[in-house]
Amino acid sequence: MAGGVNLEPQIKICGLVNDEDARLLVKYKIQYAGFVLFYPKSKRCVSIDQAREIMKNLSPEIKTVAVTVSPAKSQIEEIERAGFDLIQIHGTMDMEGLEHSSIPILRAVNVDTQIQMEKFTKHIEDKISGYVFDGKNPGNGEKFDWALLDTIVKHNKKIMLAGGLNADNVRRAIETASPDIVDVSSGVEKDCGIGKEESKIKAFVKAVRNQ
Ligand SMILES: O=C(O)c1ccccc1N[C@@H]1O[C@H](COP(=O)(O)O)[C@@H](O)[C@H]1O
Repeated sequence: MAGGVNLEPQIKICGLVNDEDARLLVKYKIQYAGFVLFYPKSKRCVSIDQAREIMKNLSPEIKTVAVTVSPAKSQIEEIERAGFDLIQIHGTMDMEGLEHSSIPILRAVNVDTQIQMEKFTKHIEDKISGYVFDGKNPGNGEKFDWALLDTIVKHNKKIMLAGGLNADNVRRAIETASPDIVDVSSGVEKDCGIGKEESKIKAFVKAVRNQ
């Protein structure tokens, strides 16, 4: 959290693949919806057109996040044109593409044993609305040592905690790292691995909101 303890963070559910997933986000008043784009290695990858169709089921107050890995300039432009609220960038940042874009960035930091924060020009830094701290391999449900977040300077940016969160560990994660937003994908997925499971979302929300 930007300067303080946040015991009831907002929630992002990532990797939506169908209309039913989106309707569950509305039902449980989730604040952020993530769509994995341009990354065919992921089982959650959808096309921009599919994402736009799924988004029709969301309510307007839910922020949409285009989740990408090393997106090219043309992909950043496509994401902006499609009207996503934020772009989450894992891997490398195409500075030229980002220089010319106005979409706020969530910079993903895939954490192994330590957190090394990058330095950006002021122009890019100003576009970064937050950092997503995730396990080493994105979308693999891998945790990292949440206490490492104590080692970084937070500079008024949103702190999003991701990587292997689920209903059983999210409260401990919140108490350890005090994020502004908790981000989950695998931990609320159906056992078959495709689409989100209502009972897991319900339990996750209950744990986050301490209900
Ligand atoms: O979900 C994916 O397949 C994915 C692919 C490429 C980049 C990011 C991806 N997911 C992100 O991973 C974290 C947490 O996921 P999990 O809960 O550990 O499964 C989240 O930020 C997703 O946006």
